[in-house]
Amino acid sequence: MPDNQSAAPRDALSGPAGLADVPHEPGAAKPDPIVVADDVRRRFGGLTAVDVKHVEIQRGAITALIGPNGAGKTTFFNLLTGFDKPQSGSWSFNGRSLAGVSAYKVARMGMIRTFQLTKVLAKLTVIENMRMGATGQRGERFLSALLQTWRGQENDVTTKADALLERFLLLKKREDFAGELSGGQRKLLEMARALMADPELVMLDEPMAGVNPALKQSLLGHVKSLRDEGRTVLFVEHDMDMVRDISDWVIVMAQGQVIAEGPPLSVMSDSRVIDAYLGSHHDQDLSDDTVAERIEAEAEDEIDAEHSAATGGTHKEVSA
Ligand SMILES: Nc1ncnc2c1ncn2[C@@H]1O[C@H](COP(=O)(O)OP(=O)(O)OP(=O)(O)O)[C@@H](O)[C@H]1O
Repeated sequence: MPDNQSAAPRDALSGPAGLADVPHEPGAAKPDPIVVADDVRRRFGGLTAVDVKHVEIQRGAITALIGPNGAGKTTFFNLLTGFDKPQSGSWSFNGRSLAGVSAYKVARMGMIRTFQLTKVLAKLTVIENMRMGATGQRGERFLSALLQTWRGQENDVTTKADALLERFLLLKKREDFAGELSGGQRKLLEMARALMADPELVMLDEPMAGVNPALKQSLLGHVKSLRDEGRTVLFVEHDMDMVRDISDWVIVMAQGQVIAEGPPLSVMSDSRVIDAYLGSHHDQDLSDDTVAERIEAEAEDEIDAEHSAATGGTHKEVSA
């Protein structure tokens, strides 16, 4: 059972990240935002997947983006990083507008993302995947062509890749094909590869999905170390333990909109957030105690009310 006592200091940590005085409300202004988005709207046919009025991501902090299935989190990630285009809106990174900027250029500017389903190239070795990371996020065909010129070369890129593989405990797997790695090791490889381009902002889409418990702690440590070395982290996650353990700030989306913001503990007990999760037919982890207890209490109330209605307001023993 998660220890709420040990979780409590997380909110205190919002101080060092510069978030202590930020109001707990959607669209709250941050003291030093690295990303700012305004009126970003993405529709798929009749469905509005993203409709974000205003959001700011604090530099140097770990921000979690949570919300029920279909809330628009991945679509918003895709829009911010140039992997998709909104119908309208503006967004910037370090004060520079990113509207119309390709994913490759966004990556070169210092904003690198990973994917829900890892995009390590299965038929390349671990070290080859790492070398690819140095080029930013480009198409597979381009990367394969580039690789031909690199095979067998020892250079600065390889030295940097080896150092990262050591840090992420993957050096022993250096010559293995990425396709032979476990799900968790692939997540580690993707994170390590993202660091090859030395990004200022690392965006992780569901880093814990498909990761076994033994590797989870190691992954958590790696995410914290990104912040500790001065990077900004924005991650999408359904694992509420992870969200509570490492986030300085949490942004909640539902039906394409930002519906709540704040430190993890205050967001997880926010009635708007609980309602959003209850209102969706989710299949996600609701292991957080606060959320789980509220849901249980509401379910019990509902059962009591139904029972009361069925028995005319009194509880009766039914005899055979
Ligand atoms: N390419 C697409 N074409 C049509 N609809 C899409 C497309 N991409 C996303 N959607 C829809 O947009 C909505 C938001 O999806 P999105 O994947 O961004 O949500 P999410 O919050 O990341 O969900 P999850 O937590 O399940 O990954 C969903 O209703 C989804 O079905």
